[in-house]
Amino acid sequence: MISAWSAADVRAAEEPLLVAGVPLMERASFALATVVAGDLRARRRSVRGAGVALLVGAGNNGGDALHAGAVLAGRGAAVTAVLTSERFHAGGRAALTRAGGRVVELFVAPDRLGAVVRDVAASDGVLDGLVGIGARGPLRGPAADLVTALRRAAGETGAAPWVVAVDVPSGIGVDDGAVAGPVLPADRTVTFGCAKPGLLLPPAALLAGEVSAVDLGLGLEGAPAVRRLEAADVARSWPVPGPADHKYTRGVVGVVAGTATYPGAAVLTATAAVRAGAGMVRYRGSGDVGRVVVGARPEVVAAPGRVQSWVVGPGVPAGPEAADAGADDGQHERGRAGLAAAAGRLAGTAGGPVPAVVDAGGLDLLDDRVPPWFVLTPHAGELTTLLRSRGEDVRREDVDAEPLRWARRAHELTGATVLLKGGVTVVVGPGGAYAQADGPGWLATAGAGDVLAGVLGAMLAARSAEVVEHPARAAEVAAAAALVHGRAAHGTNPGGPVAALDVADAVPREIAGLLSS
Ligand SMILES: NC(=O)C1=CN([C@@H]2O[C@H](COP(=O)(O)OP(=O)(O)OC[C@H]3O[C@@H](n4cnc5c(N)ncnc54)[C@H](OP(=O)(O)O)[C@@H]3O)[C@@H](O)[C@H]2O)[C@H](O)CC1
Ligand SMILES: [K+]
Repeated sequence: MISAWSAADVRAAEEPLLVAGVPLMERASFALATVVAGDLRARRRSVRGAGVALLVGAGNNGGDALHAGAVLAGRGAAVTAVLTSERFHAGGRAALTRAGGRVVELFVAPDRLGAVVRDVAASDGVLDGLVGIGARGPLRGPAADLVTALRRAAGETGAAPWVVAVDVPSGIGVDDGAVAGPVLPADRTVTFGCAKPGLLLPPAALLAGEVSAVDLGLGLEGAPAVRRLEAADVARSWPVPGPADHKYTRGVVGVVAGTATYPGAAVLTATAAVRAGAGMVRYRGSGDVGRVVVGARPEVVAAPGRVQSWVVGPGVPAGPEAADAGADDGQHERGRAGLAAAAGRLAGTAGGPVPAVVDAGGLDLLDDRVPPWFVLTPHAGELTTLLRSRGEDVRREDVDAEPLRWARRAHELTGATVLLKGGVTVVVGPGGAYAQADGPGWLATAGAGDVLAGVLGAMLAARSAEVVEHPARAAEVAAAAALVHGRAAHGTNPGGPVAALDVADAVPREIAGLLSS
């Protein structure tokens, strides 16, 4: 698991070590230099003779870059530091010049910007040390001008130098992943002490490249701001059945999905639930659709009975007008019954409340407040509609710009655990937030959300009592489902297009792979 702490938490953890005289900057910059040297050797066979450009800001982030540059200069690299502020880390500058590095004071010679950009663009490696966790707002001043010019040059030439972000790509929202101004996209980020939320959260996470953390021995306490599950975490907690298990201990999933006009979503959701290891899948939608589902998946039972999770909404049209026009095929009413059972409000429901996955048209069926073991799975457009229906003045582009903020707002407003689908899937529940980036861009295809809903329904059914008793687990299970779903998509056709049903079919192999690794 990758855990990310806020800038304030990192500073608090650094403080006692700094007071005790622990050389954090030396540790950080040496580790940074080691990573950059490895990249240079991989890309041009040696450090000696490599052209390295340091983009240096006013604070200790620039100090890290300068000290790392001094180490690289000591190994024969031709290092040039571009200072963007009259304030800079004097010790780092002195170390660099002692090691033979050059310094360009851009802040006193803005007319040299064009020449500086050409030199930086032609370098073998660029260290972005403009600003780190001390950033306030988007990049400004000469630092912003330099990044804007470098991005423009890369756009014009179609070529960009290898960029290593120091601690974070300069100018991202360190704690929320916002990108409110110019940011130099990094091929790699070397972050110090621990990951920061902005390295895991979109849109900033999409600019960080490969993230590696340098252990500085920080004593980070309290819950991380954002977590990212990795394959080993999901494998470790997978409920592998034993000889005493039966379908009800494995988890039975109740599905209300699709309509007579759009039965495909029901097939995708039911198939995914079956393939993700459900003990059984009960299709509880309309009869016509049930026949199509059972025809596609003979394991599915289209009959009432006890379930350990519900999946309501995939392929069901949203909006009251759908029900009024009869276009919902009666699914709204069936979906409400399923959600009432999941909430434990349906008299005579065997076994009490169970987790629920609420997707697409199911989002219209929610009460004002729902239990935290309800996992909503909107995409940004559906989340915007949900938030606006509850009085928030928000547009789709606001949700895209700050997914964590708006997923958290939906959690606060509804009480549900919220999984916001996207290039990076953000999950917010009572126990915190997750950001998963497991799937390829090819997963943005029709039916992928129906498959995720089925995988999640099966995983919740297998952990039903535990999730109801400890609702914070719902977010972790949802993040795990996103990991399985994304990795199954990669496994379907590495590097190429994927079809939703093929992703569902790849789930068993992906789960087996997780458990055997
Ligand atoms: N604590 C330690 O010893 C260690 C820190 N590490 C590294 O240090 C940075 C944090 O360093 P800090 O000096 O606190 O802050 P930064 O270098 O990140 O930036 C602050 C300076 O940057 C200017 N600034 C702030 N926001 C912007 C912006 N949007 N655009 C341009 N410039 C900005 C700010 O100027 P002001 O006028 O606002 O004062 C500051 O001068 C951390 O990220 C690590 O890289 C070590 O790694 C570990 C030890
Ligand atoms: K930086």
